[in-house]
Amino acid sequence: MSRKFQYQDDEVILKSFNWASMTRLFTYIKPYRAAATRVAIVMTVFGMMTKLAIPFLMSVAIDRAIDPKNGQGSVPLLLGIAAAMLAMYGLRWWAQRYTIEQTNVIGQNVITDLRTALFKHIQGLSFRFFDKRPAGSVLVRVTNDVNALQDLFTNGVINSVIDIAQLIGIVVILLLMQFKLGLAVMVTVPLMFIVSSALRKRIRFAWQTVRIKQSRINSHLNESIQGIRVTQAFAQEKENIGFFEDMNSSNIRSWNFASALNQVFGPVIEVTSAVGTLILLLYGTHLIRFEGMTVGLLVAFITYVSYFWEPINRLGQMYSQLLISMSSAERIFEYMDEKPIVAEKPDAVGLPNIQGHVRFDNVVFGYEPDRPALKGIDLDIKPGMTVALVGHTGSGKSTIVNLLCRFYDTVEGRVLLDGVDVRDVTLDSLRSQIGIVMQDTFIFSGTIRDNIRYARPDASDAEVEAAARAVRAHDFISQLPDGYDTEVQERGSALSMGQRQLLSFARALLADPRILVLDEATASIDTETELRIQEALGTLLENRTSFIVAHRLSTIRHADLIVVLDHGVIVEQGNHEQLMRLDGGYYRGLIDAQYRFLSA
Ligand SMILES: Nc1ncnc2c1ncn2[C@@H]1O[C@H](COP(=O)(O)OP(=O)(O)OP(=O)(O)O)[C@@H](O)[C@H]1O
Repeated sequence: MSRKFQYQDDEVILKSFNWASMTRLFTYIKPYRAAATRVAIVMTVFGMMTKLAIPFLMSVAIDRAIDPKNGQGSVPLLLGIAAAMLAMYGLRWWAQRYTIEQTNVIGQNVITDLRTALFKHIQGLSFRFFDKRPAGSVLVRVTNDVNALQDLFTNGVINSVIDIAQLIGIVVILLLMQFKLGLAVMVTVPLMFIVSSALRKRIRFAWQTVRIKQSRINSHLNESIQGIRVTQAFAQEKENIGFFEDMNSSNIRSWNFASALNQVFGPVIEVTSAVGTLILLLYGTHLIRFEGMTVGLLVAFITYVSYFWEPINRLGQMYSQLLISMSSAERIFEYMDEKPIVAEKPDAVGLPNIQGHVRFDNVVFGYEPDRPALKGIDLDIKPGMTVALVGHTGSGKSTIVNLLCRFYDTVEGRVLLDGVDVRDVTLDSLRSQIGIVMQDTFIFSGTIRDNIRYARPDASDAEVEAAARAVRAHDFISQLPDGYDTEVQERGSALSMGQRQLLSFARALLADPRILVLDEATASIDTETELRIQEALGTLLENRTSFIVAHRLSTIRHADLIVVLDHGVIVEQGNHEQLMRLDGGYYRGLIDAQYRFLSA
């Protein structure tokens, strides 16, 4: 069976409702506690009190002004009560407007804080984290999962506090007005809780499944867009679209299922409230006929009871909303709890300005536990040396660079810069002294100037231009429509590979690192440009320790040291002449093979 389009799914989190996650989520409201308390007070005092006063005024109007026991109705009293009711409605309108405005502001702030915290955390995670996850699935957590919490924070939390206050207020009023009738209405509440708790687990898992499916769609989308050139070149669009449609329908099916489960909550509350109203009418009529309760009181009671179900209904919806949100919150916290595998020690110090002495001391490393990529590497590179790493594909060249920059940690042995273990220093101070030019140069959106300035944002325009001139990038940049101010489209798709590489040379030169790494950096440059860049490389490599990972062996002929790797082991080292003298040597074999290829 084809393993195409198989994405590593996020795990379904099977723990039961996680109160710790909820408390943790709510800590994000803390900075806005004062504003949230103000809203709750305004809504409770002006919103709730006015609402609760209205049925009371209505009962007074019926029993004293419209149909009093003595038969003497009073129009002025009725008008007075009407005016009071109008004032209550006015106050309530104002309180509601204030609440909506404020809850929106608080909610947006909380969501922004959460998204920023998550983004910051992800920025600090190690390569290994990204090795294991498709970019699309990381995107879903920062976008969809955080968005899923929006409703909770804009409407949910504060409204629930208000609803709970309203519920308590009404229960007290109902019991005070007519204790027996109040109790009779409330017998239906436990029924609702039993049904809702049975539903809650299923709802939570259903929404997690939806998120997993969305995550798959995003992974596929991400891969499809990034790989669109290959897809079109191999005419695979139809298959791609077909797969996307299948994923979409599967997503809709699980969404419909989760949403249907959610919808069950509303009817449960409605049926329960209908039973409550039936009890109220039957028992209320009985009380009027046999125990002297007034009609006004029953009318007020009916209104209060409808107010009693309102917050319960909303709290029920809020509860299902909370379940949806919790599955997102758990997925967000799962990332937040992910520790960078390459972490700074608590007592890490800044690496002082180095000379560029690099030592690999019996370094063993594997990306996977049982597949070693480096098996005991010893290297001693003096400051200013140019070292070339050569060897067959997969022999471990880039891995040496990855360990030097501490993108991964060694399993055994040490990497030392000027005698200091890279694990003892802060990552910033380490990486800012190493410049890397990779084969797949990443160009960010912005201008050409911004891209060159990436590693040293404070560099002046003159410095940017000088760096570009030194690596022979100035000529092509000045021919662009806006020169250095030309906006590059995302990932520099309008630039050729060679031009992108020249830009990254300029970027590295401007950053002026003590150690420079060129990882297959000249592979995409044509021979003519390469000849020009050979001189530029002279400038770039001057006074720096440099590592050149190269397949094109012509580029490394002048290296001070050539390290030949095979299956994670150094099999030869020396300069070009020394290695060429080794009869049957590995390096000589590589050179001969390359010449045979070129002359074939
Ligand atoms: N992120 C990764 N996760 C798992 N294994 C990896 C990862 N990167 C590299 N490897 C494995 O580690 C070994 C060494 O890879 P490395 O990239 O260092 O080789 P290389 O010599 O630079 O190859 P090339 O010349 O093709 O770039 C290979 O077997 C490769 O499959």
